[in-house]
Amino acid sequence: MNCLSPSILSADFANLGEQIRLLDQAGAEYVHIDVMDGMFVPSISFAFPIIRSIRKCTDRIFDVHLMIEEPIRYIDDFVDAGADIITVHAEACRHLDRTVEAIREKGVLAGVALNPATPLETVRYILPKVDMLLIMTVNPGFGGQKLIPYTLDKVCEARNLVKQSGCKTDIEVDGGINLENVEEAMDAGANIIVAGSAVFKGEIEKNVEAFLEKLQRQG
Ligand SMILES: O=C(CO)[C@H](O)[C@H](O)COP(=O)(O)O
Repeated sequence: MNCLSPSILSADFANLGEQIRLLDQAGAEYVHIDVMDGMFVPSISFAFPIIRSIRKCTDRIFDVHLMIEEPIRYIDDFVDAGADIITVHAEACRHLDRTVEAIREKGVLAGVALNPATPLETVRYILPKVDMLLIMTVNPGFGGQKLIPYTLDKVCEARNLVKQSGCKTDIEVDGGINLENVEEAMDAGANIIVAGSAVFKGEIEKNVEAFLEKLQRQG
């Protein structure tokens, strides 16, 4: 199934609760929560208090993307704060298998993210344990960047790998996705679509509806 996961990195934090409610009312299935530590990526975003407070605004799936070094240290805290899916970067984990197991043991879904230049081969053996593979379509760290075209080739290869392996892993794309290129990303094989600026710039409800129309048409 195709789903939209709006990234709150581009939200207006003065009105965050209200904006989450608008996403919810417009039918966005997920809320994408970008956590950045200033080490794995240059930016620092937010963490537990924000997640805990927006958890009260919606029952939608909290898709928590950890752009932090050694995320295994904080899995329990993110689950307690309200995460439903926790995605860690393969590049940020010394022991990726142990980290994925730690997420699964907490009873939430496990995702693994790959930066644009990281080979898909990195996840070949762990794929059966992974609920969602996040192919970064920009270098992580900032919203509002342009999609790097070669990353869509990786999405295509990822879709083939998932098919060959017989796994049911979702494929998520994140970075520079907008209403003009979302169909190309889905054609390549993505089924969970992260969009930040393309959702939060302008009228949130209208933008979500326009994305959902495209997602459903291709679903
Ligand atoms: O996590 C990210 C960068 O680290 C994402 O790329 C970002 O949240 C999505 O924003 P946009 O749709 O504006 O590219």
